Order: sequence, then C-alpha cells, then structure tokens
Amino acid sequence: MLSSLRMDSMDSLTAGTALILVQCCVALVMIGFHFAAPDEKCTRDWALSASCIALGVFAAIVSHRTSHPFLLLAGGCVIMVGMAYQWQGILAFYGRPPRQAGWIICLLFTALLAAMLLLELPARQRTLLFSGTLILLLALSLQAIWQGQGMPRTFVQVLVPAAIVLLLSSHLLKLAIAIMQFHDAVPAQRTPLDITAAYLMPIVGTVLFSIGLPLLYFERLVETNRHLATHDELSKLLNRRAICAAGERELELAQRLHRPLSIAFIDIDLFKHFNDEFGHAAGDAVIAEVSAILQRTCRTIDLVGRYGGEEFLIVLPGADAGDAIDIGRRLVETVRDYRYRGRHPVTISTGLATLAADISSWPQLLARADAMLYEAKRQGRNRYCA
Ligand SMILES: Nc1nc2c(ncn2[C@@H]2O[C@H](COP(=O)(O)OP(=O)(O)OP(=O)(O)O)[C@@H](O)[C@H]2O)c(=O)[nH]1
Repeated sequence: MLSSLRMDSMDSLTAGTALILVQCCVALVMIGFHFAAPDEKCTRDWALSASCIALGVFAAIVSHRTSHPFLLLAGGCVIMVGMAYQWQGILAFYGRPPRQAGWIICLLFTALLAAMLLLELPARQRTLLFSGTLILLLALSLQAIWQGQGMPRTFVQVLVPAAIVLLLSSHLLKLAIAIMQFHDAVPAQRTPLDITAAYLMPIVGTVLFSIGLPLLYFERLVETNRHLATHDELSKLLNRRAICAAGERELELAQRLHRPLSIAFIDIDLFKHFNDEFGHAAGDAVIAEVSAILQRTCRTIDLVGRYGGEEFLIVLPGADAGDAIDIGRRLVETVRDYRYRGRHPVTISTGLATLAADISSWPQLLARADAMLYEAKRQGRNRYCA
C-alpha cells in the first residue's frame, strides 16, 4: 500500500527535477576536474554531457506541460547529444580515438523525431524511438567501458557498468511496454511496472552512474599518482625511495621469520664514456634497456629499483649467500650478452650482500653491497663480488 502510494506520487516533474539536480552536480564536479587538469578531454566531455542532459530534461518537462512540439524535439535531441558526449568522454578516458557512431545515431534520432512530430504520430511511438536510441547509446558506453578496463576489478569498476546495465534494463522495459501498446496515443504510466521503468530505474541508474563516473576518474588519479610516487619514469623500475622502503620491509620480515635475505648493488660500467661518445639520449636508452634486462633476469619475487643515475638496487627475498652469487652471475652474464644498437657492448659490476650476524640492519646491508660493488670495479669491472 505504502509503496503504491509512493509510486503514484512519482510523476515526470519529480523525476525530471531529480535528474536535473543530479546532472547539474555532475557537471559542476566535472568542470572542477577540468579546470584542475585542462589536458584531460574526458572531464570536459562529461561536463558537457551532464549539462546537455540537464538542459534536455528541463526542455522535455516544459514541453510536457505546454505540449510544444519544438521543445520536445529540442529536449530529446539535447539529451541524445549529452549521451553521445558521455560516450566520447569514456573513449577519451581510456585513451581511445573519438568515433562517429554516436553522432550519427543523434542525427538519425533528430530526423526521425522531427518526422514523427510533423506527422503527429502517437506518443507511444515516440517513446519507442527515444528508448531505442538511448539503448544504442548506452550500449556504446557499456562497450567502451568494458573494452577499456577488461574484466572489472575494483568496486567502482563494477559500479559503473552495473549502473549502465540498470539504465539499459529500464529502457528495454519501456521499449517492451511501448511495443505492447504501440497504437495508444498517450503513454499510460499508471501501473507500478510502468512507473518503475519510466522513473524509478532511470533515477537510480543515473544517480549510481553519476557517482560512479567521478569515482572512476578519481580512482585512476590516485593509481597514477601512487605509481608516479613509487616508480622511476625512465627505467620503469621502483624509484630509490620505494626500493629502500621495500628493502627495509623485507629485512624486518626476514629477521622475524628467520629467512635469508640478500641484496645486489649494480652499476653500469664506464657509463660516462658511453654518454660522452653517443650522447645523453643514447645513455638514457641504455639505462632503460639494462633496466628491462635486470627485471627480466630476476625472479618474480625479487624487487628491482633504480637507486640513482646508472645504479640499481635489487632486493632478493629468501636468497642466501649461495643464491645471491647465482643471481649475481646470471645478471652480469645476461647484460654482457646485450649490445646497444646491436653492436656496442655494455657491462655491469655487481656487489652482493647477505643478511648475517654482523650485517643485521638496512644501512649495514647497503654499505656491505656498496663495498662489494667498489671491489668489483677495482678488480676490473664486468663481474660480481660477494
Ligand atoms: N644519459 C644519462 N646519464 C646519466 C643519468 N644519470 C647519471 N648519468 C651519467 O652517468 C655517469 C656516471 O659516471 P661515473 O659515476 O663517473 O661512473 P662510470 O662512468 O659508470 O664509471 P664506473 O662506475 O667507474 O664504471 C655520469 O656521467 C652521469 O652524468 C641518466 O639518467 N641518463
């Protein structure tokens, strides 16, 4: 009884006002994001999308009250443009090139709706066109999100497609109802099913989607910043702060669990000559390629970082002195086989240190590996010392 009372009190004005408010909030949030990071095309598209949808719904409400066909045409078209911008924004978010399909669908919608109004076709048939077009545009958005992130992994990545599926379902339901009552002049919207499909599901779907979109953007922002804070851009390895923090964590764990731990300090040999002979850009390329070799040559549990310049630090959890020597030899031999531009040999020197009674803190471990690296350099480079 209570729910049917609530449903009866839901009309196009209430639902439309709620949609307008939600879309205005999204537009404001996206405008804020856009001014904070003007290079981001997606936030601009989403701000335009929310503004268009708010404007379109407003025009549709007014047209509903005044029965003005031009306002209905304008409102419907502006909503479709908003949906197309939403799709473009999702494509931009995932770094995909803009496409034409959304705009072609909008144009077709405009032409068909104009023809329907000119021929004074019943409202049921216009509902059919409106829902059909929305389903097409929503499906494009869902496909873009699915292709962009693959299988959803986080709560937000599940929330956004789920909200689109809810919106799709509401329009599929509306479409089914409109098909069943194809020849009726006026949409009834009296049954609970009708009201749910026409108002409740679109409102819930829009609210969830509108919350999900800024969250999706925010999630990527946090992820990018976290990656930038812990990774080195040139080598793609952990940066000095991150590798040292990880090393200290592994040391504590090794001591607590009485497990061995070793580290390898690595330096590219005579790198200055390389820079001087081939230029700084070639030096950068060598750093990047040696980094990739080190990462490939280590075990998946090893932590590889760029300590600075042409120096690298590798933390080897579970590796005792014997394992460390094996890994050190493998690293030196693998880099020895590498040729810059297929011709110029590059070598590394490696200092190894293992946790022991007299080497029990991180600074001591680091100092020992550094001393061994110095020894490897002194003995003629292109080797490891432990
Ligand atoms: N291209 C490039 N060069 C760098 C970078 N960081 C440090 N370097 C250069 O690396 C060189 C390091 O030189 P040195 O410390 O003298 O060591 P080395 O020439 O490798 O000699 P040994 O260590 O004794 O074998 C310096 O010329 C730095 O300018 C970088 O990010 N890119």
